[in-house]
Amino acid sequence: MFELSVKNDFGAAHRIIGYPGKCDNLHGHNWIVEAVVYGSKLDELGMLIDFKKLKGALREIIGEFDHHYLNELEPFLSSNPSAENIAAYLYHRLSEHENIKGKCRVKFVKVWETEKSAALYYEEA
Ligand SMILES: Nc1nc2c(c(=O)[nH]1)N=C([C@H](O)[C@H](O)COP(=O)(O)OP(=O)(O)OP(=O)(O)O)CN2
Ligand SMILES: [Zn+2]
Repeated sequence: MFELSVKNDFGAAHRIIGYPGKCDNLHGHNWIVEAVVYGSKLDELGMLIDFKKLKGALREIIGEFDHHYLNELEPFLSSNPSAENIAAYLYHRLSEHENIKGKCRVKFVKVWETEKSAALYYEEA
């Protein structure tokens, strides 16, 4: 089995609505996102998936978040943009992305909200 990992980041604003403290206020983070995929079949170039394609898929999806107010975006209209919910959303979007589907599977997505705090989402294989 092979595992590949890519990282990228985005800056955005959010609120954790109902949070009993300052995180209910509008504020921002530079979120760092790591996506790990796995699979056993290499292509004729000896690659599970070209890093360029994996990075491209992640860049495309988190580009929808960059410099936005996350609470106003469709994925977070009915659930807070917590690190957990962001990680789960990115996991599902990446799993369905044309660059990835059929080539490898997403193992997990990890989202750092600060350098000290991160949430990781995965599903049973
Ligand atoms: N499990 C989670 N807990 C919290 C989340 C989250 O997404 N998942 N989010 C927040 C807020 O977004 C908050 O902005 C977190 O910021 P943070 O820098 O951690 O808060 P502090 O600056 O107060 O950190 P300290 O190091 O404790 O000063 C909150 N919780
Ligand atoms: Zn926050």
